[in-house]
Amino acid sequence: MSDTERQTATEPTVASRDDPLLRVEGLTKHFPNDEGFLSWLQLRPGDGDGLVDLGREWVRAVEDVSFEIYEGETLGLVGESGCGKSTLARTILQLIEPTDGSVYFRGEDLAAMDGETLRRNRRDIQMIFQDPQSSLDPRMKVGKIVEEPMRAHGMYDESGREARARELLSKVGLDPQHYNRYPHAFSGGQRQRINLARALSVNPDFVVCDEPVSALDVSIQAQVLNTMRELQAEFGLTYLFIAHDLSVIRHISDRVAVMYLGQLVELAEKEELFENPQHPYTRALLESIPVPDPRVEGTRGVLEGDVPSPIEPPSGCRFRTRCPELIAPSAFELTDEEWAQVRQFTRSVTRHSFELAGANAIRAEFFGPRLPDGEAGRIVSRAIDLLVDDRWDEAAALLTESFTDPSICARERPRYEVPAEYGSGRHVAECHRHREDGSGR
Ligand SMILES: Nc1ncnc2c1ncn2[C@@H]1O[C@H](COP(=O)(O)OP(=O)(O)OP(=O)(O)O)[C@@H](O)[C@H]1O
Repeated sequence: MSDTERQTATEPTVASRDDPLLRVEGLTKHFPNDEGFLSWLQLRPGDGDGLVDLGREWVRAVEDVSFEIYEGETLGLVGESGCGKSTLARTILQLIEPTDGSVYFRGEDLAAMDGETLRRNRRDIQMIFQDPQSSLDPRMKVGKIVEEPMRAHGMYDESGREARARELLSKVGLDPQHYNRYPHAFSGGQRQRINLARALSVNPDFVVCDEPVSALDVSIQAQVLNTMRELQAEFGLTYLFIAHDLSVIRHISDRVAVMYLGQLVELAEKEELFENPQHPYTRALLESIPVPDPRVEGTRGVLEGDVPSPIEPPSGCRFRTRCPELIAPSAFELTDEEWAQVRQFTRSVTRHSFELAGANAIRAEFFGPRLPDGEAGRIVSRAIDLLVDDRWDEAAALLTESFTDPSICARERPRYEVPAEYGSGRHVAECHRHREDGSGR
């Protein structure tokens, strides 16, 4: 990449040279894993007032996440269930205390604010949740629900609040005459509109939307998303928009961040991310979008294996245990085909995913007519001997130690910025495949 290209690639996307509205730096959240007898045993009363941590287990829900959001944009955050999206959102909002890292809102560290300053800033930062049903008090009339945050922040007098609530109901596409109705009289989509009106009542600058349309019928989703877009333009809002559904993310976002097992693996402008994805996980996610053609059934490209536990995430790149593009250790000189065979064999042995047969049959099934040359072939041969003796775990350990652990993917966390093909924004792809064409971050 030339200097000019690199310079362009590091510039922000929207509101280009302005300072970000929100800057998240190295944000980390670990929860104690207190489920079960073992973790109870691992805690003992200490000398002081607390408990001594004797090897307590931690759920590493969010790990060293950094990104920026610029005024007026929507950053979409996408990832599978359990990857840490909600925890990230709640930690940003200081609803839960970060284990490490900082969140700067308009350049000020939210964690360092005293109670009153944080309270004032909270007015500027609102959140809407997935379930519009449970977040609305069924005993309160809709008008009062919308007025509640204004009352909490001492905004307007009674009649001023009512006038604003009615105006907001109309802005979000509801009938202001319904001010005196109760939430149960509204459909799911309408209830989410009530939530929107409530969030906007205190005139925030930044709204964190945690799966706001996931509980709605697909036909309603687009309408609510369009309203959110219109409100964004009218009120100058900035959104962090969380969803597990890529088509929703595509509809609403300007830039997209992809999360996997507590970390961001890719971040780019929307078009760049969808047209030129550079992380194998993003590519797998994109390939698993249901194809909108009734003649094509089901989904494609579903990933192999399960997401590892966030209690013991893989070293290096967290996606490497499922990655179809794991990089071969430099000690071996393998062709691409041989490395693909070794990887497939290692995965299958680790997962016990085939029936045991004789050595020749195993060899033929995974390697065809001949094993790789040299040391790699000798290791594979030893592993096959162990399998023939039904020593699966030893074979798996040998293959993992020889082929997986020495891979750069297992040793270092990847941090690369790659040249963007679409638009002029930064494109971050945390994959070691880019160690030559990308610039380190
Ligand atoms: N209070 C908690 N204590 C322990 N573990 C937690 C806690 N909250 C979340 N986790 C764990 O942290 C990980 C991330 O959870 P989180 O809810 O943030 O993911 P998510 O991507 O928002 O998923 P979903 O879309 O299903 O809500 C999960 O493994 C979850 O079990």
